[in-house]
Amino acid sequence: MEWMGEGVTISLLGAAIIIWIIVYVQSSSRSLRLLPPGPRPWPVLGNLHLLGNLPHQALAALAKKYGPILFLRLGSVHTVVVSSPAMAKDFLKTHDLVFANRPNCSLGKYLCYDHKDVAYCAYGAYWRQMRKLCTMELFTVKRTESFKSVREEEVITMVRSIWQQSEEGIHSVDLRGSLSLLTQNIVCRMFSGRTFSDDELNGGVGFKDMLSEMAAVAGAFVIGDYIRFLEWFDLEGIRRRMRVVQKIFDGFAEKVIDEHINRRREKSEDENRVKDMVDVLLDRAESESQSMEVKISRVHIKAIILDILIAGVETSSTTIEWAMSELLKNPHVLEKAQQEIESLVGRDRFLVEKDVTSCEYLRCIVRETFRLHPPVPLLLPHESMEVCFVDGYYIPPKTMLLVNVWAMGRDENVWADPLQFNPERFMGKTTDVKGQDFELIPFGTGRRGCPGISMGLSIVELALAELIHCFDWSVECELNMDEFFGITVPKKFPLFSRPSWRMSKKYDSIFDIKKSG
Ligand code: HEM
Repeated sequence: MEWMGEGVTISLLGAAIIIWIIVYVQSSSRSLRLLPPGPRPWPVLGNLHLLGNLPHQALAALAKKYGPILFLRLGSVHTVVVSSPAMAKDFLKTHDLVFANRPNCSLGKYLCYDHKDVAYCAYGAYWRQMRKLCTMELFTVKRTESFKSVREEEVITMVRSIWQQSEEGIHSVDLRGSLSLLTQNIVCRMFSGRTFSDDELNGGVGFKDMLSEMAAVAGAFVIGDYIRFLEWFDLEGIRRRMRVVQKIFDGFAEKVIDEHINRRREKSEDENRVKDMVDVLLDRAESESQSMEVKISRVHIKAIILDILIAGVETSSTTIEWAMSELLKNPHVLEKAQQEIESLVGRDRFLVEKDVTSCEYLRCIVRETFRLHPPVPLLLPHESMEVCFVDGYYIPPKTMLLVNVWAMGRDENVWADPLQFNPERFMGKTTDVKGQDFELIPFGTGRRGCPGISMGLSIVELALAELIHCFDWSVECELNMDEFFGITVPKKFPLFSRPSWRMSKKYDSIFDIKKSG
């Protein structure tokens, strides 16, 4: 009897397991049937071969075929791509929390101190704390305002350098070079109070080279992030390059922190000096009442500096370069913007930031540039933390989310004449870029949206306004507007253009006025 009882138990258990397997297989195949539409994946590669060199464009073409929500397998990574404002709202507002994670990636691991930064760190208590530090202390409106004179000075330095490089209007200048230097200098002064020359780093690598290499590895496609068994082979050599540049960056960041600590120890502070971001972070690290779970240490400060450099430099310069290119292609827009500025400030003084807030047309130009040329066209990848149903579709956990803001900006269902550069479309409209209006979200939105919006916008608006206020611009040949996909999407070829001075005072005298004033 006892033996029979055991047999019954085993049979019941077996039946239960079989039923469970049937239910599981049925429900998962039902779930799979509910996945969003998308092309059939190849073995191992999945749909990777469809991305090409310009993934945002390839994904926009796929969205035309499959619709605004698209399911792909990139290697082994389940990926959902959304390409309409309504879908973006569903994912980034309604289901914001589920998609607030970032996927694990080589960049976060090898460059960003094993995901200790803000941008590439997983969602959780650590990210919340670091993010709070950014939004409540580092990138507040007050802090942004405190760096106003830094931006104004650096923009004037750029104007001067452009005029000198062109030998007073004789030659074209490499605007990309000037803009990169401008945003580098502004960002460096914001976090460390000073700029850096090329001979300051150890190991024979210049500061500019370090930044270029950081941007190059950050924007590179890493096959091992998608086909996991290839991770260890480091086929493209990217992991090795990340480690090398990480070491150089680490030495640089250590030096910045040491400089600040020494200055504090020696009490050699100028009392009127505006606090930079490293000061703020050190204050926080030293404060007895650190109520935070994670005590701020050197590694956290270094990871934040890294984020600021990666996230803050190229995004702004790329946007200004695109805006200038569109103005050169659309001279009537350039002229109208110049007239607007001139009617406000005349031609005998430089602009200050306060002036720019009254330049409505100029700000429409910036919005129109973000619409056609968002510098981060797929935002940063998000990742789902649990099963989720969006618009009736099943989205498995650990699905990567890409939001194609580039495609959204060119969607004829949303914008009239979408390929036309027409800033007038924004005149009198309240549409802004800060994440309320889902048709225009170049900074993302929601929990993972960009915390540096005010800083980014104030750099872009002031620099663009001053470039067209001080100079007329001409190009010798047809402008090429092709794109290059990296950490941002700049023009494939740098913009060269010839400036001519348009202020009423001569160049020399206007700088003399500045020096004495
Ligand atoms: C034109 C300028 C800028 C643009 C277009 C831009 C755009 C973006 C975008 C698209 C994201 C990802 C949003 C998402 O995944 O949903 C992002 C994240 C971020 N940005 Fe910006 N950004 C700009 C300037 C800046 C500046 C100046 C800073 C700092 C000084 C900054 C710091 C960050 C950080 C820390 C994150 C990560 C946020 C997180 O994951 O929690 N950005 N930015």
